[in-house]
Amino acid sequence: MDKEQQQHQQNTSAVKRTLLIFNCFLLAVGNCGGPLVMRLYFVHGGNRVWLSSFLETGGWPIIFIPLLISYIRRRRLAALDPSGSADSSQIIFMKPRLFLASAVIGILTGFDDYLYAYGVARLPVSTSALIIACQLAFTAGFAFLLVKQKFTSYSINAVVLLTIGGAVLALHTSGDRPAGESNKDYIAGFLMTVAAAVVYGFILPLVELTYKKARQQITYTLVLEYQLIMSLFATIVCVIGMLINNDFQVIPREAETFGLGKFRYYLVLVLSAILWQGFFLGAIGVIFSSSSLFSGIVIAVLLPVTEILAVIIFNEKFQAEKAVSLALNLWGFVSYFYGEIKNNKKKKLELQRYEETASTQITNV
Ligand SMILES: Nc1ncnc2[nH]cnc12
Repeated sequence: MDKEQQQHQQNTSAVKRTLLIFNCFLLAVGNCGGPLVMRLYFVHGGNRVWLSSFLETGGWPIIFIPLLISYIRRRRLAALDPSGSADSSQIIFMKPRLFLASAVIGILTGFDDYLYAYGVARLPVSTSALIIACQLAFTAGFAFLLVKQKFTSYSINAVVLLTIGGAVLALHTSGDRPAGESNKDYIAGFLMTVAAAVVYGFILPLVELTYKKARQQITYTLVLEYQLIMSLFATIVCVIGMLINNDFQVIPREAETFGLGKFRYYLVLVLSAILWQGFFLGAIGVIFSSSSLFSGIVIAVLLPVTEILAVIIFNEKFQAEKAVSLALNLWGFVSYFYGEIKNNKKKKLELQRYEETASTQITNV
């Protein structure tokens, strides 16, 4: 490898690392803020589940902002270097194959949104967060089946610790049923959240698979287009649900009687839509920069943070289990990272050795 190639490779991996950090940040903000704001809506008098599902993906028009910035940047680069890549002034990169994949995944996401919102409507945030922790086990299983994810002892350790970290929280949920809620409703909420964890645990590796089978180069602009199409189709599913349930007629009435007032009702809806865009874009962005398994790990690691925020915002109790869960999650995360760093070092060493052998062979010839 010559110096120029080496420099190019270093630049590419620096960009990927920056994008990974940025998407982890988006995922963190969405994963912690999304459930809390959604619960805020239900706690203060909101009760439309399809509306809440809609808010999970309905904020897709904001994706036009980074897409526009990316387009302007490309145009500017093209103007500076007219002989550069022909792609620069292209508006849409997505080809029909990837469009179809993102549309299908979007429809699946729309139903998953409903399952998830149904759970948040009936369970305390702490309970739904702990159920979602088992999502990682499904993500790992489906990643193994769909994208042949390789596991090391460190990543297996991380999956086990993070899943147990979630399960530990289950020890304190018996007294968690909100006042006035029937046992039947509570169980329905529980089962719907488990179903959401299975479906989203399947969606993450499925996105990774579609990136791999896209037959076109995946760039971050393409990830943004993917997010836009996926959210658009999920929103269509939710709008149909809202129309069937007359949610649109109920919104103004609900706003009038909302516990925090009319202005804050609409603020909660808008904030919810923005935060959830962060969650979904962060999730598929992390898959782009790393893998669906890592995306699942970031989601699981952040669950105790959501728990702690729920303690602060909704005055839910901070039980010892939450601290234990947090410690287990951090341990799992450190284990995963340690394994990754070790693995990368090993790969670099192998590449170096390979290059040295290749160059000695050339010299000998
Ligand atoms: N629709 C959803 N939103 C957020 N987290 C989820 N986990 C599983 N489904 C989810």
